[in-house]
Amino acid sequence: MAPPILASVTKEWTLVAGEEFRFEVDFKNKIELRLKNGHAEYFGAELGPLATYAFTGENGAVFSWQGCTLEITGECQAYVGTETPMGSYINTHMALQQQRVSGVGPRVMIVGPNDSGKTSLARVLINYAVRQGVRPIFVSLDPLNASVTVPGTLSATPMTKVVGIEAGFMGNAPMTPLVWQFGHDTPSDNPALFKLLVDRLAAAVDRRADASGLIIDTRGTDMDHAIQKLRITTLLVIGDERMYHAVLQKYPELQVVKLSRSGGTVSRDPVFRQQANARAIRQYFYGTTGEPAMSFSTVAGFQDTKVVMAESGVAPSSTLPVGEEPRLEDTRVVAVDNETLTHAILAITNVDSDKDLDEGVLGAQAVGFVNVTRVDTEKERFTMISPVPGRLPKRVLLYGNVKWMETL
Ligand SMILES: Nc1ncnc2c1ncn2[C@@H]1O[C@H](COP(=O)(O)OP(=O)(O)OP(=O)(O)O)[C@@H](O)[C@H]1O
Repeated sequence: MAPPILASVTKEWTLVAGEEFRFEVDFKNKIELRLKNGHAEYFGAELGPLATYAFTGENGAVFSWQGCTLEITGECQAYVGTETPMGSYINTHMALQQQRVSGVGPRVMIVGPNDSGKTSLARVLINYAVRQGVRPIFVSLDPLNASVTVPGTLSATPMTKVVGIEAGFMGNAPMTPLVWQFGHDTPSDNPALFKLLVDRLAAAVDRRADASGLIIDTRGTDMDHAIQKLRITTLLVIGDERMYHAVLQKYPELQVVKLSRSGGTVSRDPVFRQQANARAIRQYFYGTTGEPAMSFSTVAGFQDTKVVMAESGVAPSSTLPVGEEPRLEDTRVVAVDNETLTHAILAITNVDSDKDLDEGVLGAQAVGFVNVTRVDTEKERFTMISPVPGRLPKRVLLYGNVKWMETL
């Protein structure tokens, strides 16, 4: 049953120690939240005593270790959760912190079913770490959901400050994420390419990781290759006992921890996810309310740019013989028809010549993204927006299946 709807009024909520205020506000509404007294946190980030936080299109929870009073204005579904897994989450953080102090950078991967709270747990663990002066690298192996940048990507971000309460991971400038364009929703859409990108990401992370370690958010469960390449030390299995036992058996050498799913987690439908991704893309090009940014329109001729994509040359993995996996050798780089580019989000790569195409472009890091706003086939040119002014720095652009229109 859905939680009760609050009318658009100002209302106070009092939490005793260990409780959390849970809300669901859709994309049509907005709530404003203020801490009136006591202490409280939003997925591990402390609420300031004088600040007002605005949320729209968000399911969230304000948790208090000591008790507090909140003031909420606006329409949302809301209730107070009296049972939360925050005790086990902070114990997990403390165990990781001990490893950091002893010089072992814990490499933590979070797995579990859809909507089980993986990203939220990553956020809590990162925020507790940052608040203790630690700088873990946040790795997102979840291309379906935009976190630090546009959707359809894998990324690694050294976290030098807490995840923003209102803007989430997107509001973390000037932290610069390392990003790779995958161009699909789930690893199984192109397993060979996913593996290649994980290899590249793992190599890049190895050059930067220290005793702060890694916190890795994933899409689902099939992460065997990533577990090996990212040299995972700890697997957190959230909200699925069966998966926990399977993982325990499969990886006896790893520390495997079972965590409960919060009763507050919300199953998001595809429309909600789409709206959240559209907002993240908008934030990529125009910044957040707190940190607005500018984008610039630029025109490029068809002959000055080369837009390519990875095409898996073999049948989908579901039709391959049992035990056989698609191979990277069967993945080809193909040019994308200019007509299909309208509204596409394209990754700018650091590959700038044709001869690099086959070897280099598939695993190339994205140095930024552009959005194609218009394709003029008569004049043979594209119009695009880019957060960086001037001509495109490189000429090979990588296509993904993500599209965005500014008016959406
Ligand atoms: N304690 C909570 N109270 C209210 N909402 C919550 C709570 N924890 C998480 N949520 C919300 O529940 C939804 C699912 O959580 P989250 O995104 O962390 O899950 P996930 O496992 O990473 O999802 P997926 O991998 O399927 O994208 C999100 O909208 C999140 O903001």
